[in-house]
Amino acid sequence: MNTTNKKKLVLVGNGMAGVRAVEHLLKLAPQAYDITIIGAEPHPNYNRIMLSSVLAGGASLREIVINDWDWYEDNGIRLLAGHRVTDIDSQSKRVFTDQGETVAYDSLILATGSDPFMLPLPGADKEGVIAFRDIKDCEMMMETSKKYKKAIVIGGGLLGLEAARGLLHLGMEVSVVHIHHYLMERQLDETAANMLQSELERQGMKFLLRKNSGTILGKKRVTGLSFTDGTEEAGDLIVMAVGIRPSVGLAREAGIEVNRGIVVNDYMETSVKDVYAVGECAEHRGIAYGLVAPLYEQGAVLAKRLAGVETSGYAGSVTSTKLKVSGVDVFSAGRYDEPPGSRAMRYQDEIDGVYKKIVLQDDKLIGAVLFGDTSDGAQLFSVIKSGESVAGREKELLLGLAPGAKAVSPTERLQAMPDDEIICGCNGVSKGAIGEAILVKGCKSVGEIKACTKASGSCGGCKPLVEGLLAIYAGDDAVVNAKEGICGCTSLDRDEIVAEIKRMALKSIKEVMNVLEWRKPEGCSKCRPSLNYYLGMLWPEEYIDEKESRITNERYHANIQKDGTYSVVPRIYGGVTSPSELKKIAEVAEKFEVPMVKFTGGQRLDLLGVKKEDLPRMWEELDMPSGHAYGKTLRTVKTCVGSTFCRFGTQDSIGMGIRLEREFERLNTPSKVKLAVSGCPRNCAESTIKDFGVVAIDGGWELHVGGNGGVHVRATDLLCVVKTEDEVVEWASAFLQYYRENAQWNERTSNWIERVGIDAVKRALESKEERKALGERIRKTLSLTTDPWKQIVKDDTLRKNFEPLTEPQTV
Ligand SMILES: Cc1cc2nc3c(=O)[nH]c(=O)nc-3n(C[C@H](O)[C@H](O)[C@H](O)COP(=O)(O)OP(=O)(O)OC[C@H]3O[C@@H](n4cnc5c(N)ncnc54)[C@H](O)[C@@H]3O)c2cc1C
Ligand SMILES: NC(=O)c1ccc[n+]([C@@H]2O[C@H](COP(=O)([O-])OP(=O)(O)OC[C@H]3O[C@@H](n4cnc5c(N)ncnc54)[C@H](O)[C@@H]3O)[C@@H](O)[C@H]2O)c1
Ligand code: SF4
Ligand code: FES
Repeated sequence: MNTTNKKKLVLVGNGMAGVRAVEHLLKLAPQAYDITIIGAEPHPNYNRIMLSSVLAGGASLREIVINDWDWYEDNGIRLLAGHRVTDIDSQSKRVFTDQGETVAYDSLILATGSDPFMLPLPGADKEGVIAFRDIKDCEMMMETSKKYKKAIVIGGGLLGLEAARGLLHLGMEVSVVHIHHYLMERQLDETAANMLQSELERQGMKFLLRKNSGTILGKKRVTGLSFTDGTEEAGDLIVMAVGIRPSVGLAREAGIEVNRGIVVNDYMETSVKDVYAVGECAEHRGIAYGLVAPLYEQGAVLAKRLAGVETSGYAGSVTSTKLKVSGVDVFSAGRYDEPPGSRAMRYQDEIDGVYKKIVLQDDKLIGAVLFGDTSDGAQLFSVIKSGESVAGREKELLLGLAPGAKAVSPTERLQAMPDDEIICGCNGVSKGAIGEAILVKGCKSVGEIKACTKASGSCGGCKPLVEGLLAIYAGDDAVVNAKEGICGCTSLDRDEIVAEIKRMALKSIKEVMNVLEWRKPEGCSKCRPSLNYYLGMLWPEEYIDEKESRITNERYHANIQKDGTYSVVPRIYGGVTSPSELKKIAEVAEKFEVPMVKFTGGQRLDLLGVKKEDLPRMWEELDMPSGHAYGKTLRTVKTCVGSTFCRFGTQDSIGMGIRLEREFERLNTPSKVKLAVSGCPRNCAESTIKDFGVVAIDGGWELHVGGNGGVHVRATDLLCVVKTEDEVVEWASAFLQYYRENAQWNERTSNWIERVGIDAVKRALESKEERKALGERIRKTLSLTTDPWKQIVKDDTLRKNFEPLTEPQTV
């Protein structure tokens, strides 16, 4: 039973369209619903569009998250990530997931997106045959490129070409197999497609046109592809990008009317009461869209409907596309294909590689294709959407020139645009809204405009226009000098903020935001934890840590897992335990029916799958220090057996490791910190991929810093060589405190050292005096730390945080 009187809203599909509708709803009626989002992918909501950029090296997976885990928590949304809804019972109004959850709803939104179409070729189940739809596919391509050389992409549409560009970037040879006689026939005419093909060939892509795929070759893993004309192409990876199908199985099984997509009316209502559909899975007036701009329009209408706000409904969209391949400018909008009764006008400059075509019908512009120079795209698209008469203006539209007029610069064109013209198609942001963000809300950079309006936050195609508007409204200098603040709430960077906090002795997050004129008085999930860290680092004795400003894992002192459970990792110093300690851990694991006990990469025991409400009792019974496996703090000190048992060992690596772990446990750091100690240069504890790595040598220790074994592997830089264990501690103290005082919040030592350079760090630590001062400061901070779980188990108020807030919405 639901303890509040709010209606229960369940969203199936944690993707772009559904979550955008929820974002709108939270703005219109924040208190109207208890919201549960169920998503099959084990990730928070991310920008699928940007997967192409991730593959092409333009963004990291972390950067494409739209709403992080904290967003759900901050908005009181229950998220079931990694749950696939398998059934809907629209009579009893419940949905069921493959993880055994049953969730009741009053209103249900289906936003299940699409499934990539996989050609049913013989051998399509072989290893190395994938689609390109989600993070998993993207990671698979990145992994494959490390081991294999040759990729085949089937499908020369938008997705196939973006995948092929990414694979080229990853160092693979790429052949694109296309069924049609020219590329992107769903967006381009033959002339533009041929120009595109030449450019992509120049970049290294190979094309096999008019090819019908036959059989996927290979034993367990793919080795190539044969075609129906008897030819073959070798390949170690096959990416199928031959279109998508709306994901409608769930709706069909539930008796909801389904055609190609889930059939909806102008209010996104399906044939079943209180069930809505939005996004690629929905079919509106016979069309299932496959681009975000129309899906976001649908989301805005649905949110109004759910909030009880009047809306004239969704009337369908004209779409435009832009290929996201660097070095190639291609734009297509509306009826590029010259339907009967239309006429086309073309301009081609073969020297500069520019091609433009506009399609007209009854004096109206109905379509456009641009290659080589797409700067007129936004304007043409807006004329298409307006449906206005363009009689007499055709040449101007094609060439950007009024008859007899001088050439119009992009700035002049932007200036002349009406305020209601859409600049960012992906997010539906008009010129007027961007102007307001700059002039009224004081945005000073593209990043701030993005934070304020979302413009440029998806495909990024509109970024030049946003920059152009910034220059017009705030002056050219604004673009040149525009520096990005730590987030969209401020234009100040980390160093400026820390300097101001020191100079004005600011002592709370609220005070910092007030005095430094934060744009959003409550801040955001990026600046609040940063300020909390900087204040704690600067004023260890006075500043009271603001728990609400910590990221979710640090608030609960446990790692949240993809199914919403938590993990318990007790501290085991240096990775050395005892039979009695192991027995105790085993007993607690058994008593609380912990589904999995696992050794971590840092030599600790991880009890996984723990319910939030069991955490305090488990820690009470364990009676061990927290392993801090969840925080931006010292995680583990990994050790090898060293001279205690190993015949190669020159020093006591276990003793050194335990000493370091006891010295620095509980330390707050800008990002997580991992240490390791190896007993000889064979380096069995992998010290040279740790933040601070110690390697024993004859008569001393090498100290290495800035290593990382994660996504971007980085080997350490040698900081210095010392003789004694005390010196190891002295240098570790100085290094860690210097990192605490100088790095940005959330910056690993590897990124920080890459940014500032190892020489700068060496110089800063070379004076004994300075090391001493840094050591004193770190010891002061360490003396004030306490074990979070020891506190929680003793304090009833703190324990209450772990009780379920409302009764679960399961029945
Ligand atoms: C690589 C790539 C690049 C793209 N580039 C562009 C671009 O530049 N411009 C553009 O406009 N569009 C682009 N698109 C298309 C755009 O990403 C989609 O149109 C958009 O993501 C669709 O949003 P959606 O919410 O309908 O579906 P999705 O974002 O696919 O979300 C649906 C979610 O529902 C989940 N789901 C499905 N069934 C269930 C179930 N039964 N239970 C629980 N969860 C379920 C899925 O796992 C998925 O996470 C691109 C797509 C890809 C793959
Ligand atoms: N920049 C962007 O806007 C962008 C980028 C990527 C994806 N997307 C969207 O994602 C969705 C999927 O993209 P897509 O490119 O897969 O779909 P698509 O339908 O646009 O293109 C598929 C292409 O595959 C070709 N094809 C079909 N069967 C084939 C076969 N047997 N052999 C070889 N080629 C074959 C088709 O001729 C077509 O050109 C679309 O909705 C697209 O709009 C958009
Ligand atoms: S690093 Fe050297 S001392 Fe340590 S286990 Fe390996 S070989 Fe033995
Ligand atoms: S047009 Fe895609 S982000 Fe603006």
